[in-house]
Amino acid sequence: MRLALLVPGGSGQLGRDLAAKAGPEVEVLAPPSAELNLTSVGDVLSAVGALASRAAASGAFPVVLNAAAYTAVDAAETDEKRAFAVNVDGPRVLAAACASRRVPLVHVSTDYVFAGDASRPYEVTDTLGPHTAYGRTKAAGEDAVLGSGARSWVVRTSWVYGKSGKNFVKTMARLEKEKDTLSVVDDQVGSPTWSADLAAGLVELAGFLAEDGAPASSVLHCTGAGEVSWCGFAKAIFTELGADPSRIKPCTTADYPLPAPRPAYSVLSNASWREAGLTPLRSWDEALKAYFATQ
Ligand SMILES: NC(=O)C1=CN([C@@H]2O[C@H](COP(=O)(O)OP(=O)(O)OC[C@H]3O[C@@H](n4cnc5c(N)ncnc54)[C@H](O)[C@@H]3O)[C@@H](O)[C@H]2O)C=CC1
Repeated sequence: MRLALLVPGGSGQLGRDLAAKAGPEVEVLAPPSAELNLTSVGDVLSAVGALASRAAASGAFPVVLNAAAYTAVDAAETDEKRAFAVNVDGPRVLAAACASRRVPLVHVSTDYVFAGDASRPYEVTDTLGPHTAYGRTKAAGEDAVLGSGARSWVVRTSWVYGKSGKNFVKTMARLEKEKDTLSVVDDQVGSPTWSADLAAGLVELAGFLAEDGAPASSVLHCTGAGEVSWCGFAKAIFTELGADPSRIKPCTTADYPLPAPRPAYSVLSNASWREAGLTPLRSWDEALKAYFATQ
């Protein structure tokens, strides 16, 4: 069945890669925040209403994929009110609009909802325990969506990088040109996720919903497979750039203090994704190679 997708946050990393999935079977409306501001009730009601009408007219199956968020992890520590408005109030209004128009909602969330001190990958059933303002707002946003009465799913991901926006891969590529050696933390482990792979996964999920499939769990994890430290990831990026990875030196979190504490271990188990019958994302290192191959 043809899909009609509304993607709030259309100019973000993930939003742009979702927009790029448009094709004969997938219609994508991916407005930037200037056109669809989640903190404007009017914007949200008219965008979801327009999606529902458009889908009804064309016979496409409508789904909202929410890629909008306040993602500035450190700034959120001193700006939690604004982060809350975008990450909690906005999704709540979006979910209410989806409920009233009977449009399914897929809301993207983060590994930061967990405490980040696990010794094995987090399952969707594990207890939340965010240690940052950003994480608290994203956890409350999940509750707002799942408690809204809309047909809704939360998809948590981690360590997202894409061709647009600011991200670790781009920062490493810039620093490779600027510095001889670099210190990168080696005691924080996670799963890098290319936004294009995540976008493909979310579109697959939307298609699954259109075919009347419903994952058993309303919370899913979807990340690149495997795990690595930031230092290991930086070395892999240097290798892809044709630079000597020994220019990257391991350091510890204590050497590099930041306003928001970073999780030491925030790998998400993708078992829920697999069990739903959805295609697991490729390994983080294969994805990184593909990212550079498509530069
Ligand atoms: N970047 C990362 O490493 C990770 C991101 N995530 C989640 O993935 C999702 C997508 O993140 P990215 O694309 O990486 O972030 P991004 O920061 O590149 O994009 C977020 C987009 O939301 C938009 N936005 C901000 N306030 C808005 C508002 N009031 N109304 C509408 N749009 C607004 C921004 O303009 C931006 O285009 C978010 O839910 C984020 O929390 C989860 C884990 C890791």
